[in-house]
Amino acid sequence: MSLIPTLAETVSRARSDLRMGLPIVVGGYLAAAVETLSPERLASLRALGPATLAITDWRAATLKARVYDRDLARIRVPESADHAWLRAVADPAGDLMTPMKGPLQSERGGDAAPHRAAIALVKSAQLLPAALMIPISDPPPGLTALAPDAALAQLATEATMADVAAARLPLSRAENSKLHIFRPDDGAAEHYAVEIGDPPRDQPVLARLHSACYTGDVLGSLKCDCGPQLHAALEAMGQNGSGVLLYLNQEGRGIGLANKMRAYSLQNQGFDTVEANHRLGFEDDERDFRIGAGILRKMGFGAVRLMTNNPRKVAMLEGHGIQVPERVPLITPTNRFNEGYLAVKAEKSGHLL
Ligand SMILES: Nc1nc2c(ncn2[C@@H]2O[C@H](COP(=O)(O)OP(=O)(O)OP(=O)(O)O)[C@@H](O)[C@H]2O)c(=O)[nH]1
Ligand SMILES: [Zn+2]
Repeated sequence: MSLIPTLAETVSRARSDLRMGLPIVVGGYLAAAVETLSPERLASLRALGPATLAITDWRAATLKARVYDRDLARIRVPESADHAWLRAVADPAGDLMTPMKGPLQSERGGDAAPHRAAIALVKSAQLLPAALMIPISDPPPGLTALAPDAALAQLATEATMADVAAARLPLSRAENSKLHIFRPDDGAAEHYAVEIGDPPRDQPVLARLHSACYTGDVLGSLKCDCGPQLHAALEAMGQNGSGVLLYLNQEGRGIGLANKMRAYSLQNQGFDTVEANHRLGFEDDERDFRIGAGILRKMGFGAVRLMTNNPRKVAMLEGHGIQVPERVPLITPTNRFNEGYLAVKAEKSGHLL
């Protein structure tokens, strides 16, 4: 096997570089995540030429910037703009206190593929979706370099999951349980599967695809229904004598815990859960539901009785080779802090109550 990094390995490196505040090379550009860029690195980058800022169509809509590239806008960075200006375009935290900053000028024409790839990479690093772009003909050595279309294709590729470790783990709600750790081959986050009892592979298994929610699952936050849903699902599987609960590390519907806290902070300003994601520049749901299907297939399951209120989960599983002969509702009691959140999920995201 060659010692040269593969495309998947290079994308994984790019993700780490961006998280560290290091620029990468995409197409004919240097690209850096605004969130992690230090003022010193910014100065070094700006000395190389005129900069643009790639933001998503959602963030552009909030900032009233024109979108000429479908899903993104390329904002001209004025000569006078400093680190704080870039940060203010990228981060909605101050939108209400210090209304923007504009009018912002969007670039038009030319190729936006490098900008699109940069945004996709920054998102996959779970940073604010904004990338500073500087055209460069002769990039300095040592930086991770990617072709835009190859990077986008790699990010869209379904990862293969390997069951790297498993052991018995008696749970209070299901004593006969086993925890499996699944590692993807693309360097992204590991995911877990709790296998309860010894579910036969030739029958539909009682299953839950649970997305990580540190605040709800671990801290018992009252803002969402995740903790009670997690425990109710394990309880039902224990009672049933068999089941499988996938614990998918897609915190905050895939935007990561730091961005989820930014979304919560916007919710404290009066935006709902969907609007908050959009103001940050994300889709309302950034999860890749193929991961769950891949793990179920790897475990030998072809059909599930799925515990969910989210019809998208059913559709996505069925679209990726897992039959869902039955949806089992998972309704937990509401409280005064999560009523609004659950109502918005029903209204805007199609959740069934
Ligand atoms: N971005 C964002 N994520 C949130 C918010 N509240 C909860 N979450 C995340 O939403 C996800 C909820 O996941 P699930 O309960 O598996 O999924 P679901 O789509 O609600 O569907 P169900 O199967 O019916 O529960 C978790 O990743 C939480 O961290 C929020 O206000 N903003
Ligand atoms: Zn939650």
